[in-house]
Amino acid sequence: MTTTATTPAPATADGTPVLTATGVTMRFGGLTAVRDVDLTVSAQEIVGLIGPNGAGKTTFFNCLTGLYIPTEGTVTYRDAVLPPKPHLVTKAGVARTFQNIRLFANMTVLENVLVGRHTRTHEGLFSALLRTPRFHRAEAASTRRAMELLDFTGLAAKADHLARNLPYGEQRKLEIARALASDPGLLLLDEPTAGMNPQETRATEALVRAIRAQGTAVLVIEHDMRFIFNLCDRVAVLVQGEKLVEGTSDVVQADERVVAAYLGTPFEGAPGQEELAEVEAAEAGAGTGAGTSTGTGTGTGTSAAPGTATDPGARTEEDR
Ligand SMILES: Nc1ncnc2c1ncn2[C@@H]1O[C@H](COP(=O)(O)OP(=O)(O)OP(=O)(O)O)[C@@H](O)[C@H]1O
Repeated sequence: MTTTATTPAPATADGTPVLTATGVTMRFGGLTAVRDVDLTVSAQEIVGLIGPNGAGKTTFFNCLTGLYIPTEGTVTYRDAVLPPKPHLVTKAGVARTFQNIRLFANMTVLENVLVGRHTRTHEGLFSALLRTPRFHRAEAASTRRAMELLDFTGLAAKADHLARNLPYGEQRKLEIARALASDPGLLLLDEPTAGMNPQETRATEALVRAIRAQGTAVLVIEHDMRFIFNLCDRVAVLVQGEKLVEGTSDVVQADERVVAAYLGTPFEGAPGQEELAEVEAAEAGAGTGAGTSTGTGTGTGTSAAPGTATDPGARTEEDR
């Protein structure tokens, strides 16, 4: 089966939370990259996480997947607190891809997926060294599952190619196949369409729907607004580390604070506004000739604003 060509009937989210992040805060020294963020993802739901460059999206992902230990807050998956170690988070059922592709470049496409399978295999070193029948059976089962996933992602014909020889868009798909190899209940995708052409982007949209149809919930960071608003059941917007808005695509697109945040124009209650006002007041009071600060601090203006730049070509290219 190649899912990139067809879109299966969508499964509907059943409302049971799989991921619950509560009050997640991440500080790096004096910088608060994520501040008191709550987010839930329900079974078979596709949730988008958007925000201007530097809003804290990847940092939040890192807090969910054990790469960072949040300064404050808790993250649970199916009611169990996630351990602060990435491989244990994967084992618990949460898999992810990275903004900067992290494949084993000199291994084959199939081998890359087999590596992703290791959290689900139980063969010990002894069994592997002696090449016992049990080991061979487990190895054959892993290879079968890996080939199924390559078929699912449209990469089966390239199973024996070296990962580094794949075109960029297919490397991104391979990252997804490898993440799926751990049989996750929740998949986190960090900019899955970065560097893709519009056709590849549409195929990725179909692939994410197919992943959901197979029972996996998805939380996705993406700068391509058309992708996000077409795909997601719910979208949360981070600005300066804080969750500004959360709702359906229609609600988020219609919210003028979101557009303002992307464009860097001031709006009432914008995260960082109070701090900025305090700094400006202090500078004015000190007679330093304040007035040099003209921005809102709410965005860099380099990301596509929702509703204004839906062309996938308008996304940032930093990840290429
Ligand atoms: N390890 C770190 N140490 C210090 N500061 C960090 C670290 N990681 C991220 N930051 C800072 O935290 C803020 C949020 O960064 P983050 O990469 O999470 O944003 P983002 O929303 O994912 O941005 P982009 O869309 O550009 O990928 C930025 O100011 C960044 O410089």
